[in-house]
Amino acid sequence: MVWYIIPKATGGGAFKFADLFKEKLGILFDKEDEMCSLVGGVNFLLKTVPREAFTYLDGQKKFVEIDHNDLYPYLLVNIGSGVSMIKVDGDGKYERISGTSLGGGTFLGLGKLLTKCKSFDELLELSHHGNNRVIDMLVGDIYGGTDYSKIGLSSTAIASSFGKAISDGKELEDYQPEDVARSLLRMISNNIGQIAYLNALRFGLKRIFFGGFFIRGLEYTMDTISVAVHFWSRGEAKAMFLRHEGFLGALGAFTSYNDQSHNDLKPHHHTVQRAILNCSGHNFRHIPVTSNLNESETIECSINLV
Ligand SMILES: Nc1ncnc2c1ncn2[C@@H]1O[C@H](COP(=O)(O)OP(=O)(O)O)[C@@H](O)[C@H]1O
Ligand SMILES: CC(C)(COP(=O)(O)O)[C@@H](O)C(=O)NCCC(=O)O
Repeated sequence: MVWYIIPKATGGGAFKFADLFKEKLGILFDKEDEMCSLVGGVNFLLKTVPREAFTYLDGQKKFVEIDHNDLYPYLLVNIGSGVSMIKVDGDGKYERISGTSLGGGTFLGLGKLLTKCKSFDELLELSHHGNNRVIDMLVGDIYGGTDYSKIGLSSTAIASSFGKAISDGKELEDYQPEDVARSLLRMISNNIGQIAYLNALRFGLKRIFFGGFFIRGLEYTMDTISVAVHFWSRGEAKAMFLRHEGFLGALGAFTSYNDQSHNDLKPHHHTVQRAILNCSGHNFRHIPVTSNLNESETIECSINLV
C-alpha cells in the first residue's frame, strides 16, 4: 500500500522550505495563505470552541460570550515574529490594515543580545523576576515624583522605555538581566496594544482579539496589552485573548480542507487524509493532532482542544 500525504502548510516556511521538503523527503506542501489561515483559525475557534475568548485585567481572567450573529467586524492582532493587524468582516472576508515590525521576534532578538539568554522561555523567566522601573524612565522621574495629571499621566506611567539608561552612568553589565527583560517585554507589549487600539479606532472596530505565539497565555504580557488598550481607549475598548492563540494559522489551514464550512466542523474526530503543519520562517510547529489509520485508508485525526 502506498501512502500519499499532502500536508497543509501555512506561514512563510511553507514557501521557504517547500523545495527542501520536496528534495529531501519527496513531500509537496499544499500551501495555504497565512492571513487567510489566521482568519480561518480565529473564526473557527470563536464559533466552535466554548470559552475560547477572554479578557485579562488586574489579574482577572473573564471569558467572553461570543454572539455568533454579532461577531463581525473585529480586529485580529497576530503577534508572531512581526505583527499583523487584520480587519475581519466575515468568513474569508478580511483586510490586513496595519502591522508593526516590533513584535515577538524583536522581544526575543533584542532580549538575547541584551541579556545573553538563549531561549524565549529563559527570557520570560528572567522577566518574571525583574523590575522595569529600574531602567524605564517614568513620568515621575521627569516631573520630580508627581503626576502630570493635566494630560492624564500618572507619575508611574512609563514616559520613556529604557530612558533611565541615558543618564544612569551605567553600562549594560551594571543592569540586572531580569530588569532589562522586564522592560523589553513591557515595551513591546505596550506598543502593540497602543497601535492595535489606534487601528481599531481608525476603522470603528469595537472588538480586538490578540493571538500569536508571542502571547503564550502569559499574564504580564496580556496585562500590559490590556492596560494599553484600556488607557488609549479611555476604558471604551477591551483587549481579548484566545485560549488557542498559538495555533491559529494551522487551525485555519485545517478548516480549509475541501472548503468545509466551519459550522460543519466539530473540534473532535475529523477524518482527514492529510496532515497539517504550521510553518514559520524558521521553525515548524505541529498542531496537537493524534492520528491513526483506519480501514477506509484514511488518517483519523483528533484535535485535542483543551
Ligand atoms: N518556545 C519559543 N521559542 C521561540 N519563540 C517563542 C517561543 N514561545 C513563544 N515565542 C515567541 O513567539 C514568536 C514567534 O511566534 P509565531 O506565532 O510562531 O510566529 P512566526 O510564525 O513568525 O514564527 C517568537 O518571536 C517569540 O517571541
Ligand atoms: C511578514 C509577516 C506577515 C510574517 O508573519 P509572522 O511569521 O511574523 O507571524 C509579519 O512578520 C509582519 O506582518 N511583519 C511586518 C510588520 C509591518 O511592518 O507591517
